Amino acid sequence: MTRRGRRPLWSVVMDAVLLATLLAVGLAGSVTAYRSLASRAASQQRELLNAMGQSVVGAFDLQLVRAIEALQVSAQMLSAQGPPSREQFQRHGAALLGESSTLTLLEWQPVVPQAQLAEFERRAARELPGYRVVEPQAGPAGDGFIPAQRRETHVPVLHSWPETGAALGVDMAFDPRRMRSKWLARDAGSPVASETFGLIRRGQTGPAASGFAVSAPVYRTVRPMGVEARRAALTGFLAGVIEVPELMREAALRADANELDLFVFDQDEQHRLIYSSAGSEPFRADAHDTTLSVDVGGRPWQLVLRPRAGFVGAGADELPLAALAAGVAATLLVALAVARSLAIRRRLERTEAVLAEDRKHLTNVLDGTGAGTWDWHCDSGRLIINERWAEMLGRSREELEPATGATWQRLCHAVDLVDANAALQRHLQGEADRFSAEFRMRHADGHWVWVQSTGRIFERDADGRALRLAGTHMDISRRKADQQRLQDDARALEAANRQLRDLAILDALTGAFNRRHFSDVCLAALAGAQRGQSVALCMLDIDHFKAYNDHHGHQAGDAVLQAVAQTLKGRLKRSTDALFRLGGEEFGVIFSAASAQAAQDFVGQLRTALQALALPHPHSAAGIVTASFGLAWWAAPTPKLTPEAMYGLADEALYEAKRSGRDRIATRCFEAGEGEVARSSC
Ligand SMILES: Nc1nc2c(ncn2[C@@H]2O[C@H](COP(=O)(O)OP(=O)(O)OP(=O)(O)O)[C@@H](O)[C@H]2O)c(=O)[nH]1
Repeated sequence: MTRRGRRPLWSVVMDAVLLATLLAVGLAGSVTAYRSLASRAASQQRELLNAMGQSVVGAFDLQLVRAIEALQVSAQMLSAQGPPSREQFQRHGAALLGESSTLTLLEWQPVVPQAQLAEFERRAARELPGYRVVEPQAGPAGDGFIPAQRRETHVPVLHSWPETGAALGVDMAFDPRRMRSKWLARDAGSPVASETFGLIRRGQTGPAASGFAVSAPVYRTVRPMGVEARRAALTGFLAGVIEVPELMREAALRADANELDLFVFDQDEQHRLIYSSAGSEPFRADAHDTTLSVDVGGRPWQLVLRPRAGFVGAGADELPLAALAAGVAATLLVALAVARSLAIRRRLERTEAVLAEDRKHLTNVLDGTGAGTWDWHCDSGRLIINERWAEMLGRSREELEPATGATWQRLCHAVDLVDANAALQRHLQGEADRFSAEFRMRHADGHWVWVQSTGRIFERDADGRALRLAGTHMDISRRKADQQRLQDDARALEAANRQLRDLAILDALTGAFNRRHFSDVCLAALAGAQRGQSVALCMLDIDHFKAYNDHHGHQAGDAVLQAVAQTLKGRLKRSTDALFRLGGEEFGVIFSAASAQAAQDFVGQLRTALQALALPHPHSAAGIVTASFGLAWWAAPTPKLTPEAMYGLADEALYEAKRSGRDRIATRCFEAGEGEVARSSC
């Protein structure tokens, strides 16, 4: 058995391909959108960070440039005026630091050859008692100062503003790293920043502040040209100290306001971290970092800005993710909807296939049964019929279109239409489960076709009223003909049986009951007598009938017998009265009579009727056919009476009538006696 409504393999594969394509396109689109948005968001974030970076750089760059310019101008001024006195320097320093918030300390660091060191110290001590050129003590102690070691050139701090905490006397030459920027400045003729280092404060406690110095060269002449000339003319350095935290204060505030952490690196010092707004946390590179390069007094610094969680653009990468999630969700939803619609389509296809198979099966069944179909729309009266419906009547469907209920009524036999309509009404009114009727319909040839129509309501309106009925027509003409034939045969059989029965109990010549049936009727009469009905038996025999036969012939004798029987039968009154031909020319009449007199009167009437026939009989005393009558009458009840006794007693009375001269009535009347039939004459 094949599975009904099974889908072909190619259809299943096509559906799977469609779903897979949909998913692939949807997911690829979502990923592309995500990438595009993510790239845009990243670029926007970068741009934003760059703009903020510029703002952060701007916060210190301008101050730095101004401070350096101020140093340059001051250095040129000193170059023109010669080395400053302590008082001059302090005045100048106070003015310069008053204008610049960036510079925290200003120092005059003259260049002192070894040979002039002692003289230099002596002169300096005049202004600042106890002044000595020193250098920080190396080693674990690290916080003490010792006299400067012998070196070719010393660069001690002679003046400082402010003096508090200044490294007065400290020979900067002790540290070649510090000197590198100074020698560069000397050769360049312009200020150069040093690398950062712990600021030296004499007498200070606690960790040294991180800072750097911008050293501006001071010459004996203003603007010596060329490196050699500058080296020869160098008298010292005007060094402005800048504390990194102080320099970065405004920048850090701006970064913080924008939820950014700021890290500053000196790139010349193996990328050393010189400032961090994030405290003492060690720096680790992050994908979101934005880096800016800044020139700080000739030194390349690198500023790294790192967005914190609250950064204005921090949520930028959430949008692409949300778009990706929405795209994937939308793709899955669409795929789900498509899968669902494909499943519904598959179910529909299966149902249609099953319906088509059922329809085919139904058509085969209808073809096999030869049934016509009809579908009646009650409101419009429209009747939809199939080809077979029309074909049954020797017509085509086109010929009958448009068919209506009236088409059916017109073709239906007027007599059968009444019953058919009644059956239809019974079904419409709910008295019958279905409509079923048999009726004749007019064939195109003119003859009638017997049709059996069955159907039922299959569509109703909201009130339960029938809207459509449908059913079938079957040609039952052959069955009807067979039924008719059977009915005819049954009737013929019944007639034959009746004839046979008549033959069995009737006398063929006269039509009276025969002798065989006499006993049965006697028994019935006796049963009636036992219920209280008195019974009488009259036997009669035609007088001198032999002579009649002899004279008129046997055939004429038969005619007399028939005439006598006819006359006697005509006189019988009740259905229980019966005439018998008991033999030859002898007849018997069983009848009921309430009294002996009534019985005698009745028999007298029979005799009179025979005489009235006046059949000529030349050998009869009366000249006409006569008969002798023997009547026996029994008063009810008659418990002991038998058919034989009845016959014997009537026969006895007949014998008496013959013997006493014929053409007369002899009677025996019996009243019921104790235990036996009493005999009497009347
Ligand atoms: N035509 C005709 N004659 C019959 C039939 N049956 C009996 N008979 C005749 O009836 C006659 C009876 O004669 P009988 O018995 O001698 O009596 P009867 O001549 O009538 O004389 P009674 O009875 O003494 O008056 C016979 O001749 C029979 O042949 C019959 O069916 N048809």
